[in-house]
Amino acid sequence: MGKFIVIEGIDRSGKSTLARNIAIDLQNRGKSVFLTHEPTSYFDSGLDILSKLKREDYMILLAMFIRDRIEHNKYILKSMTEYDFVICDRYSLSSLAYQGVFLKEHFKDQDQFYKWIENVLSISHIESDLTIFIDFNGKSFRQGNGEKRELEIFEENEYLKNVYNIYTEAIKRGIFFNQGRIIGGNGSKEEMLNEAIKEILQIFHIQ
Ligand SMILES: Nc1ncnc2c1ncn2[C@@H]1O[C@H](COP(=O)(O)OP(=O)(O)OP(=O)(O)O)[C@@H](O)[C@H]1O
Ligand SMILES: Cc1cn([C@H]2C[C@H](O)[C@@H](COP(=O)(O)O)O2)c(=O)[nH]c1=O
Repeated sequence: MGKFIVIEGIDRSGKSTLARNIAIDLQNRGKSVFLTHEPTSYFDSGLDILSKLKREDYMILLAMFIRDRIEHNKYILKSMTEYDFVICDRYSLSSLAYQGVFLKEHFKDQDQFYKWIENVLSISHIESDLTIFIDFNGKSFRQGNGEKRELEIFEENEYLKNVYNIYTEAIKRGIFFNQGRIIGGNGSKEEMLNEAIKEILQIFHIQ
């Protein structure tokens, strides 16, 4: 059975770049890799409603992301029988962090919130063999061309700041992160790849 690796982090933290680079590196070592992403294209194309939704429609979004994940899981499980590695760019922790920003407000007790959301998301969760969290807090925001623009994105974008805080709190609590590693998010693409690959080689006993 192939190994399931999840890459998580806030918007533009470098997830897709890292996922692609890990896939190339593993392929160069003779491993077969299936690269996938959430939300899936099924999520985008099947639901016109999406364009009308705002982040504040968190309950509808949560249900939609869970539904998308349940469909996606079929492909993930099948791919795990066909490939050495399945690498998924975003998974359950994304729903926890992004939809959690608004959901959390409804709980007086934070412990209750984390227990509740973990239970809800467990419905659609496959335990990963490794989850990599890119610890990129948005302080130097990456532009489309990959250059870093010195700008406090958190001053501009309170939402992403909250997303980051929920990610780190969930990780501290070990939610969907029992097999987890944190990778520094401010290094170059090569540095991030080297850090991730070092962990992967060690965890999966690859020479
Ligand atoms: N370590 C890095 N240093 C500098 N630029 C980077 C680094 N990693 C990625 N980038 C660049 O930052 C931009 C965002 O990267 P990428 O698309 O991989 O992030 P992402 O987390 O997948 O984004 P999103 O969540 O918005 O889809 C891209 O232009 C990419 O080339
Ligand atoms: C899986 C998932 C995603 N989101 C959000 C996070 C991003 O802002 C967008 C699209 O993701 P991309 O990596 O930038 O393509 O969707 C979310 O809110 N909840 C989720 O479960």
